[in-house]
Amino acid sequence: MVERHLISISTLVSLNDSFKSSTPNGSFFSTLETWEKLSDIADLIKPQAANREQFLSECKSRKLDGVVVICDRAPASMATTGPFDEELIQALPKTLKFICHNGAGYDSIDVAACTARGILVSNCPAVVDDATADTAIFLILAALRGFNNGILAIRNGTWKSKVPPDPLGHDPQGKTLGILGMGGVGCNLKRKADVFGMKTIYHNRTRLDDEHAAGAEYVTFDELLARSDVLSLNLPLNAQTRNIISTAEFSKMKTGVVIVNTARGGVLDENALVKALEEGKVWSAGLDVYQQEPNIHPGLVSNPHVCLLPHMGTSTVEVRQRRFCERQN
Ligand SMILES: O=CC(=O)O
Repeated sequence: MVERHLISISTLVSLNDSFKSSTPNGSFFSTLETWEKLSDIADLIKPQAANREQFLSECKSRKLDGVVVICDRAPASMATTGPFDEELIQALPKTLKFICHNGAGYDSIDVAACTARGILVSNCPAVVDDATADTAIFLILAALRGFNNGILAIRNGTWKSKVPPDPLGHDPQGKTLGILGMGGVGCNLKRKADVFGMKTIYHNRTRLDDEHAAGAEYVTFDELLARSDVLSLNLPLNAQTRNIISTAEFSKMKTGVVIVNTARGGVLDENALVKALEEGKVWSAGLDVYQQEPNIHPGLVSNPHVCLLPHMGTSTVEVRQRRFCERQN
C-alpha cells in the first residue's frame, strides 16, 4: 500500500521549463511523466529559491519542514544552491532523511556532514556510463582530428579554398588510449574505443579482474602518463584526485599527447594544461568539465586546438529518465 507521508522536494527550480527547453521534439513529456510518477508515493514540492541565499532562507523559514527526501539534479541544482556543504546541510529540514543525487559524481555533497546528521546519500553511477563514454569518444575524435579548427574555420569564414584547415589531424587507429579511472564510464569507453582500433591501457587504485578489464592492460600511474597517446580522465573528484594531472604529470607524458576530460574539472590543473598546450607538450584537448563552471580558463577558450563542451556529458532524455527510475546506491 502506498504511504503518502513521504514528501519529496527537488532543487530543480523550474523542472518543467528546463525539461521543455532541453528536448525540442516534445519527448520531455516522458521524462516529466517519470518524475510525476513519484507523486504516487510522495508529495512533490519545488523550492521557489533561485539562488543559494534564497534556498537557505527558504529552509530557515521552515517552509520545507516535513520534507523527507531531496531529489537533486546535477549539475543544474548546483547552479541554484551551490555545494551541499556543512552550512547548507545544517540548514536543511530536520525531517530530512535522504538526498538522492541524480548524478554520478557527488563531489558537491559533504557526505561526512550528511552522515553526522543521519542523512543518507545516494547517487546514480551506472546510468550515465553510455552517455559519458559517448561524449568522451566525441571529444577524443574531435581532439585527435582537430575538428574544432575546422568548425571554427567555417564559422569565422576563413575556409575560403577547398583545402581543409591546417594542421592535419591524427587517426585513432593504432593509438594508445590511457584511461585514468576505469570504473563504469572507463570500461564503457574502452569497449567503444576498441571499435576505433585503439589499444587501451588503464590505471586504477585496484587492478580490475579480467572480465571487467576486457583486454585493457593495467599499468602504473607513471606508465600511463608515459605511454598514452590520448589520456582520458574518468575518475571521481576528491581530496586525493584534485589536480591529479598538473605540471609534473605533463612533463612525464609524450610530446603531442591529447587530453580528454569528461570527469570533473577539479582533477585537471587548467593553468598547467594551458601552459602545456602553449609549449606544444599537449597537442590538443577535449573538455566537458571545468574547474569553475560555468567559467572557463580564457587560455582554453581562445585555443582552437581545444574542443569545449558545456558539461553536457550526461544531458540526454534517456539518462534523465533512468536517473528517476534506476537508483543504484
Ligand atoms: O556530471 C554528471 C554526473 O556526475 O552525473
